[in-house]
Amino acid sequence: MTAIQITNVEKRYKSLQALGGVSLTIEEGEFFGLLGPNGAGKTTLISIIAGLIRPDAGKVTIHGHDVTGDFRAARKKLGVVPQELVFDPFFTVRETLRLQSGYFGLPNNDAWIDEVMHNLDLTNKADTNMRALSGGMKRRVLVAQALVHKPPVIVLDEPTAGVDVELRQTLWQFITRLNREGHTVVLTTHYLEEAQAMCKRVAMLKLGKVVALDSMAALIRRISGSQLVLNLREGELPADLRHLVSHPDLTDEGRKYSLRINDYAEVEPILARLRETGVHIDEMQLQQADLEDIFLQIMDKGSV
Ligand SMILES: Nc1ncnc2c1ncn2[C@@H]1O[C@H](COP(=O)(O)OP(=O)(O)OP(=O)(O)O)[C@@H](O)[C@H]1O
Repeated sequence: MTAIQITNVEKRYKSLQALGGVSLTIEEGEFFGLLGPNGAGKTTLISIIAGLIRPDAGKVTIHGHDVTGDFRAARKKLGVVPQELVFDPFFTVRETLRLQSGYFGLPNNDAWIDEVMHNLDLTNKADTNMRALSGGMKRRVLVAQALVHKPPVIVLDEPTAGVDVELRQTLWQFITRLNREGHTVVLTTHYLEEAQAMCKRVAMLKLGKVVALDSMAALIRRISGSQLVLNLREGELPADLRHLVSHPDLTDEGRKYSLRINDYAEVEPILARLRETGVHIDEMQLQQADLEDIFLQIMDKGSV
């Protein structure tokens, strides 16, 4: 079954086109990554999926329910962890979660609330007032809130922005378990390592358009080569090697260069050329291509 169907969605804020015709199909049980630089339109798309803002054109359904025409049914299928910390300061953690359960018509939800709190390491904060929690703890409550009604589709908008390693691990363990049990997960994050570790399929957005859509494995394969990262002590990279530089913007004042190579055999001639021109190397590393390389290339050029 299709979990989320997004068809030709458009959204404008006055003269700014935030989404310019986005179409995506996310199947039930997927762990899907929605990536893109600041302002690409990820939060706008998530807000449309959550029924918080209306698209100017196009359609979104969740498990077949239209998010505008059939809002209540669509919303029941969906748990959203928003990017911003929004909460009511007058309630305790448990009260907040009970209240949220009430919105979904679940008055006797304590067993699941206890399990969610346990899995997010919130149990010893259950009776603490929301305003007394640290930022990281509040974020845990936001995650718990999104899960109180056991939604089959979970959307997380930057859930690990500014949170500590411990919460990341707790969160990913729990989300991975829910995904294994059949929940669909959609994640936006600026931590590409995290996306690479978690997501099986990825869409990259740029200026409101999908510029890449593929499985993680296929995206990584698109860049078959590795990077030879050189830190030069003296001299500059010879002009005839410059076409190999993969991220000119990361070049550090003529000292640090990332060269794209397809085969380890290409390393030796590069080193020989540097020796010939009297360039000394301070440090050298060989790095496998990762999602960050692909992301930078797609965002630079629009394709790999
Ligand atoms: N309420 C609004 N009014 C006007 N412009 C808006 C509004 N919300 C978003 N925008 C603009 O729409 C574009 C897309 O924003 P959006 O927040 O969806 O991007 P994003 O990909 O989530 O970015 P980030 O990674 O920074 O969270 C941006 O240029 C943003 O400035």
